[in-house]
Amino acid sequence: MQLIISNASVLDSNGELVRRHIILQDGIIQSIEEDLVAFSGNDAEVTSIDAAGKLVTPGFIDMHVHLREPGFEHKETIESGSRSAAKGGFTTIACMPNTRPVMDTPEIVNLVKEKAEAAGLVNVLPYAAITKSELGRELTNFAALKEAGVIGFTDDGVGVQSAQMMKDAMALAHSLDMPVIAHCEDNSLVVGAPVAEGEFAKRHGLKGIPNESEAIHVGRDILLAEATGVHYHVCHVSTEQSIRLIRLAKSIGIHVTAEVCPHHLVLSEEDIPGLDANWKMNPPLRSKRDVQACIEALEDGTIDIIVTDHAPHSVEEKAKGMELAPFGIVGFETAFPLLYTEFVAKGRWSLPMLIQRMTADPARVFGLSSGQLVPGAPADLTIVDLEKEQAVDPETFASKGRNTPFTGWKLKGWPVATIVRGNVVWSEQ
Ligand SMILES: NC(=O)N[C@@H](CC(=O)O)C(=O)O
Ligand SMILES: [Zn+2]
Ligand SMILES: [Zn+2]
Repeated sequence: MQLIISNASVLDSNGELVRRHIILQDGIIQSIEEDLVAFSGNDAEVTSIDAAGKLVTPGFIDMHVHLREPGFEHKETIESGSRSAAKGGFTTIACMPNTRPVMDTPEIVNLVKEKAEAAGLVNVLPYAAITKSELGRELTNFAALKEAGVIGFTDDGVGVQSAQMMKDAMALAHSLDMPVIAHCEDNSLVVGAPVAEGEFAKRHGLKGIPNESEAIHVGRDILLAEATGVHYHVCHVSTEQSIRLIRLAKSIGIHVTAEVCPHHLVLSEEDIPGLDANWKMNPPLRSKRDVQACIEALEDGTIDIIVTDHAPHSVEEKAKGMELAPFGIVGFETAFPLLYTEFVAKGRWSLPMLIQRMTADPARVFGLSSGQLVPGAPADLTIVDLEKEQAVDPETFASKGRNTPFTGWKLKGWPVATIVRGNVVWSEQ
C-alpha cells in the first residue's frame, strides 16, 4: 500500500515552508520528493491526497492523556479518546494509569493495548502505576509491567506522598532503564482546595492550592533523581517555583525533563469567569506570573514538551460545581489551534518551535521512533489548514468529554487529516 501526499507545505531544516511530495509505503515514510514526475509509482495500490496549501507535519505526540478505560467508560473510552486524539492531529498518545482498576498489573496493560489495537486509530502507549491502586503504599511489579510494554511509571492523579516510596520507585525504575513520571502534589498543603491561592479564591471564599504544594515535590524528587540516577519527568508544570528548581537541576546535569499543558500557557486564575467547573483542573490555573514563567521555560527548553493532560469528565460530574466537581479538562481537539492562534499567529513563537515541542521533543525525551518527517520514520503525519478559522464548539468533539474552558474561542490552524502508519485515521468530513 502506497500513499502519496502531494503538494504538501513542509518545514525544511531551516524552518522554511517548502513544497514537497511525501511518499508513504507500508507504514513508513519512503521518500520526500521535490518533483513528483521524477517519481515513478504507477501501481494500482497507490492512492494520493492533494495537500496543496496545507501544512504537513510529523503527527503530534501527547505524552499525558486520560482515556478512562477500564472503569470510567461514561467519561471516555479508548475508542472515543483515540478518535478525539486523531481529530486533534495526534498520532501517538501515552495514557495514564488512573483507571479503575488502576493500571497496575500486566493484565490491565494488555487489556488497554488490545482495545487500542482494536480501535485502530492512534498509537497508544500505556504507563503503569508506581504503587498498587495508586495508594502510595506498595510498589507495583515494575519488571513484569515493563515486560508487558509500559513506557514508564506514574501515579498521575495523586502525588507519591512518601519520599522513601518515591526513592525506591526511582531506584527500581533506573535499574530497568525506565523513567518515573510524577504528578507533583503534597497533600498536606492542599486540603481539598478547588482552585489556586489567589484573587479568584479570595473573591469566592474558596480555599486555595498554594504553589509550594507542587514545587515541594519537584524539589524532593530532583534530589531523589540525583541520588538514584533515574530519568525523572515532571507532569504538568504550573509554577514559577517548580521551574526554578528544574532549571537548576538541568544546569547541574540531573536527568530531569518536564511538560506543560496548553491551558497553563494561555490562562491564569484571573481569567476564571465564575464558579464554572470547566475551569477546574489539577494543577489549577495559577497567577499571571506563573503563566509567564511557564511560557519562558518552554521557550528556553527548561520545559521540554507540550502535553494536553486530556482529562474528560461527564457533564453531570462537572455540573456539581467548583467545589465538588472532579478536576480536569479535555485537551486533544483544541491544543494545536489554541497554541497556533495564541503564540504563532500573534508572532511570539515560530511555527517550527511549536511543532517541535509537540513532535520531535516528546520523541527525544521518551525515545520514540516517530516525531520526524524523514525517510525511514513511521508514516505518522498530520495535515493542518493554518488558514482555517472556527470557534470551539464542544458539541462537535469526538471525545465524550465536553469539559473545556475554551468554548466559543475563535481559533486558527485546525488539523484536517491524520495519518497513522500510512493509513488515514481521521479526516475532515
Ligand atoms: N489533570 C486533572 O485535572 N485531572 C486528571 C488527573 C491528573 O492529571 O492529575 C484526571 O484524571 O482527571
Ligand atoms: Zn496529574
Ligand atoms: Zn493527568
